[in-house]
Amino acid sequence: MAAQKIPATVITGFLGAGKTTLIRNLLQNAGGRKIALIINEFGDLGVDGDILKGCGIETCSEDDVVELNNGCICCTVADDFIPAMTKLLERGSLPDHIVIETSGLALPQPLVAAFNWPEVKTKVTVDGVVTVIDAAAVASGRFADDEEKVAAQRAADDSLDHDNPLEELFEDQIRAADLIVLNKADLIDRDRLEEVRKLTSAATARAVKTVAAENGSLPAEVLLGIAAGAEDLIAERKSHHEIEHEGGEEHDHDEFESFVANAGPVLDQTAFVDGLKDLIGEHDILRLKGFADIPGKPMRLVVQAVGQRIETYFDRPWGKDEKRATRLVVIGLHDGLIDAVCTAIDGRIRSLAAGEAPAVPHTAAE
Ligand SMILES: Nc1nc2c(ncn2[C@@H]2O[C@H](COP(=O)(O)OP(=O)(O)OP(=O)(O)O)[C@@H](O)[C@H]2O)c(=O)[nH]1
Repeated sequence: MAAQKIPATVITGFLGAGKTTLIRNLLQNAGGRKIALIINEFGDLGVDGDILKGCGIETCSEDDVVELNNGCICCTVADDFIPAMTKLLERGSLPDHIVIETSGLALPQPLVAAFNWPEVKTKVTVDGVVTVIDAAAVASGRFADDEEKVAAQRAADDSLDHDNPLEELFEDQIRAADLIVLNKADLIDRDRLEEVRKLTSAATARAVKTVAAENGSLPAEVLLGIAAGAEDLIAERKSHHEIEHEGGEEHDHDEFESFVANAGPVLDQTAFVDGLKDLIGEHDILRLKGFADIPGKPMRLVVQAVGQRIETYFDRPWGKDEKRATRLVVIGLHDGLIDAVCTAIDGRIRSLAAGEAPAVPHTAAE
């Protein structure tokens, strides 16, 4: 009798939608399942893997978490994902389930297709693709075209390419889904949540189960055991890119940019966070995350920003041999994060940490 394949769940969704939070919840409620994690991030700092390793859950030991940080997993399938998966499958004790977190900018389609590679196909199957949506961001129009702006661009130059990269990614990640999680339901009311539900359903031609969640808190039975066998169904889940470039032109992430800002100790935590909020608004930074060194505190401070919503918390003590430092990944649209802007943002973050850059005063209209 053929050995049963190990089920793998792909967790996808845009930057900051709540993928890591959902996985953390899943691990806490895994019901005895041995789960191996493959975590992929955009940006040179492995924040997600580090947060999961630092979360104190027994199943998040160094051995159970594989980090792939050489670019988005959809473009590094052959060089990164297949070798990582092969290594995982050669281990003495096999996991009951594999969970893969894609970067927020990844197209899930090439990753799902990789499960048809011979090295993997006989041993693992895609149990399901779970697409996590930031319902509040969708409700605020984050992924929709700004009609006025597009009209103005068209008036200025008819030949311009008006594809909105955020909108395309949003649709591609939904098209790949076996389950859609409308996360951050705590931030919007029922009516708006219903609007988001309609919007997401309209993005896929298939009938896909949709559930609302707060902090990705869903029973393991909802997330796991979908038994979709998604690798056999990729033909009906094509991305915009696959449809436009039938024949396989390389896909890239040119529309997005990221860099790591390094700063010294943060002298005034509140002023620092306020200053970051202003900075994010000024430059339309999509995502900012990392760790800060707060003098006098034995723990490191996690800094998480999605748009202008910032969360901070102390997650674990700095290690004995670990250098205390403030390091933040900054991610934005390529057109917004040109080199000069990155340099300016980097400088501002250093100044904010040193208490030298006063926060821009808020106007009465805000
Ligand atoms: N209010 C609210 N915040 C949430 C919810 N889920 C996640 N967050 C917060 O959103 C931020 C981003 O969450 P993550 O889980 O890191 O998101 P992610 O999708 O893994 O982010 P990337 O890997 O950078 O794409 C964190 O500050 C979370 O605490 C939710 O349901 N409600």
